[in-house]
Amino acid sequence: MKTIIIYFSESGKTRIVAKTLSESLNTDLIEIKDLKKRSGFFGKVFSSVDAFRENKTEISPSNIDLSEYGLIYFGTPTWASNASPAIITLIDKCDLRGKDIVLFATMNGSGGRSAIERMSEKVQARGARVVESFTIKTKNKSVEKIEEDSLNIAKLLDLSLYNY
Ligand SMILES: Cc1cc2nc3c(=O)[nH]c(=O)nc-3n(C[C@H](O)[C@H](O)[C@H](O)COP(=O)(O)O)c2cc1C
Repeated sequence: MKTIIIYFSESGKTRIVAKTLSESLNTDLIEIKDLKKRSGFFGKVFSSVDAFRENKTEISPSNIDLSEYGLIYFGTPTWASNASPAIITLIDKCDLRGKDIVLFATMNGSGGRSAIERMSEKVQARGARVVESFTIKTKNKSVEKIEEDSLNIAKLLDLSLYNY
């Protein structure tokens, strides 16, 4: 069995966290793309509405075969104190029976914990066990600072312990 980090990132911050963790923990890595147009002011407003209401979206890849993985990370930006529609859409398609899960959310300042709680409910309902979770604040932080924070969290939580 192997470990994989699956993430969505609209503006690149969650990607930095996911890549840093993947390199440091030696895991597979997959980025989920949201095919809905979300640019501009109204794009942001509708994205928040979609996240709040848990509206589904079109994603690529549309499904992932997780049969060879024992530990799965799901990473998302916080949108309207929830997980992004892309990650919620994916989780709701996955067979997670017997899987260990690590959840993480990046955010400006708050709401990441409730995003994690919602993802946690969803993965548990699909038969998985959440072994660890964390939030990372990204506002006004450089790439280097986000990388440093990610490595510090991996060390603090001893994330390598859970690796398959
Ligand atoms: C539509 C939208 C809604 C957001 N809602 C929140 C929020 O509720 N709380 C928060 O702290 N940050 C919020 N943010 C900021 C992002 O969570 C934060 O910048 C995140 O690190 C961006 O990750 P990304 O670069 O991977 O997309 C929001 C951003 C967007 C675009």
